[in-house]
Amino acid sequence: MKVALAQIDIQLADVDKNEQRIMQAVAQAADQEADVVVLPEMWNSGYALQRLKEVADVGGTRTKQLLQSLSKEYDINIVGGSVATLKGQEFYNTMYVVSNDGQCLSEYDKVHLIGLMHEDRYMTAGSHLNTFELAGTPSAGVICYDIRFPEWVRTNMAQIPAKVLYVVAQWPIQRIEQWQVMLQSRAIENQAYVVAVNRVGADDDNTFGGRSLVIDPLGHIMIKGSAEKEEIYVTDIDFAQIDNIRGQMPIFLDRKPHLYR
Ligand SMILES: NC(=O)CCC(=O)C(=O)O
Repeated sequence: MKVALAQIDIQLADVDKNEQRIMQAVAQAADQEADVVVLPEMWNSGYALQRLKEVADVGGTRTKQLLQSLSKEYDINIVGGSVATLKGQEFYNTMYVVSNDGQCLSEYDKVHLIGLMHEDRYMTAGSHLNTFELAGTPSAGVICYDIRFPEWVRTNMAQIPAKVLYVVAQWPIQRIEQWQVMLQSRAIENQAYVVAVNRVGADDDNTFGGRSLVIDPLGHIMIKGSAEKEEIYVTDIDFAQIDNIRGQMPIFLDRKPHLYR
């Protein structure tokens, strides 16, 4: 499976401009014959938390329509990063996953909202798992701060069990070493590929650190993006390695979830 990571910049609260950038990124990924393209967190608006009323996508309708039409036009599966949405009276940080025939396979609201970036003051946390079969592969997806909760990642991964963990982020540069170490750990402990996309660029509060990653199930780094540059990174993933590793050390069978609290 060929995956493309869209490490791009995001313009604060400029939904139209961000949509144009996403359209370009998906076209670039398709040009490189990717099966799956992964977008960053909150790509429609950035962390424009005080302007959510203006920028949030009502019911996610606009985003779903865009991703569904792009997936069909380019015959590509899309892990749609996340966007700010308004559902009922509440704002959410929502990931949509769309298959290459335009079906919306999953809708996930970020569960762990980061107080350090005031997200918890403005948005409502989700409470559902995020697992799906994408390009014939059992997969799971989480959003940024969610990776600090290995129990949440494991709960998702164990459900299928998933062979790929997709992570979408707006992760500041000053904690970028932690990003890499935690993602390597999530790959090793779940014996799965991690495909993680972080944005580059800055807003008024943070500079974001790029370093998008593809990590194999033994924790080796296959792709490591630049810290600053926009780029579409593409690599091939071979799932035979997972079957070998899980065959030798069947951690999903050896778990004792009844003892874990
Ligand atoms: N957007 C985020 O959730 C940022 C997470 C982060 O910076 C951290 O966990 O550190």
